[in-house]
Amino acid sequence: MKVAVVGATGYTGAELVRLLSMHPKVSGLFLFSRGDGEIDFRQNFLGLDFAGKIKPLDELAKEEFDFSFLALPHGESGRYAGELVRRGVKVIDLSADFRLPLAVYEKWYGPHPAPELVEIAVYGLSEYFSEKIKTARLIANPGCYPTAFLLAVLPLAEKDLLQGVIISDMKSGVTGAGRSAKREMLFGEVAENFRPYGVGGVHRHLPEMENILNNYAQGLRVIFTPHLIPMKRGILGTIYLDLKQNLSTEELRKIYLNKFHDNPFIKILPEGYLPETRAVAGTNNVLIALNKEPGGKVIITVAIDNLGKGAAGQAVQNMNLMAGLDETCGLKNTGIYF
Ligand SMILES: NC(=O)C1=CN([C@@H]2O[C@H](COP(=O)(O)OP(=O)(O)OC[C@H]3O[C@@H](n4cnc5c(N)ncnc54)[C@H](OP(=O)(O)O)[C@@H]3O)[C@@H](O)[C@H]2O)C=CC1
Ligand SMILES: CC(=O)N[C@@H](CCC(=O)OP(=O)(O)O)C(=O)O
Repeated sequence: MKVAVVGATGYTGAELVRLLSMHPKVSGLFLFSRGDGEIDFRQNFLGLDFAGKIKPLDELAKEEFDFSFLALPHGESGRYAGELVRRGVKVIDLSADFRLPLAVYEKWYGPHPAPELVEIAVYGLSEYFSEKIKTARLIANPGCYPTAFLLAVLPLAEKDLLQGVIISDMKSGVTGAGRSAKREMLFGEVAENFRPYGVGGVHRHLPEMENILNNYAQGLRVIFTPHLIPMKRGILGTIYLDLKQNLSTEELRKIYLNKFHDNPFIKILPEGYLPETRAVAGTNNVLIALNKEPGGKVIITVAIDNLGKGAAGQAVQNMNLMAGLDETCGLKNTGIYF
């Protein structure tokens, strides 16, 4: 397969290049970005065919490829998706441009760059929408926080076991904020510091979580509080929720094991184990643990790599599904422990 990465100089773009350069079915890799130079992580790719060569965005139309990943800011992806889809290229967009119904998108993000494409996009939460993903022309790859949240709570939502308020407390490493320069992301602001942000229902991932959750269960309220933690990769979520029935942790774990037994990236941890971000760094894996506190609340802890299952890893998993490959193709990886 011939594959393009648009926005290859960014964090998710670079992670896509890393994964695709190891993918056994990818025979051609075309990299595009605003700049016209070479990527500054080209030392990683010395000796590989493409060797980190970046083409300008206006050359997108000149090359032939089967798949294109758009790793651009929201608002920009939509500007390129239409032409690619019309050419018959299968598009996997990592931005938020096609994740929400049009009216919800415009409320949170402003005017949509390609409203005519919203209806054809398939939400790329691989474990839940694999059948639609297989035949899609345009994938809206989920946000990093929604990926962690939805995989952690949907198994209970679809069994109508949830009630009341779901509290989702999540921490992300700094690559989640992208690579462009921002004062609040300087080393001096982030190192040895830990801070919440987007508090009080204002983070744009809240409508994304609610939009999918509402397909499975209504009347639930989500309180989502993200935090920035001084590490490069990883999301650790702690989710508190109330059940309609009194189920033991063993019964809860069985629900998840049954749900995900055909999903190789989802690991339901045995009793006594709790997720850690270092165990998923560099992988497409999702670690989930289920616990209860004495008052009966369920506490779900979940870890993903924001650049892995939260972005580039899930995007490659979706490409595999669209290409009729095993979804793990090129993605089997235990991560780096130390
Ligand atoms: N980081 C993460 O963990 C996750 C990110 N996402 C989403 O993926 C997308 C990419 O994120 P990320 O890689 O972190 O972002 P980065 O800021 O690291 O990279 C953005 C890329 O887009 C290019 N770019 C920036 N502005 C423009 C523009 N106006 N026109 C064309 N190209 C532009 C940049 O090029 P240049 O080098 O020229 O600046 C760069 O290649 C975003 O939509 C983000 O929300 C989704 C899930 C997780
Ligand atoms: C740590 C950090 O800043 N994370 C980003 C979310 C990651 C992301 O890029 O998500 P979208 O694709 O939905 O924009 C944030 O909170 O905005």
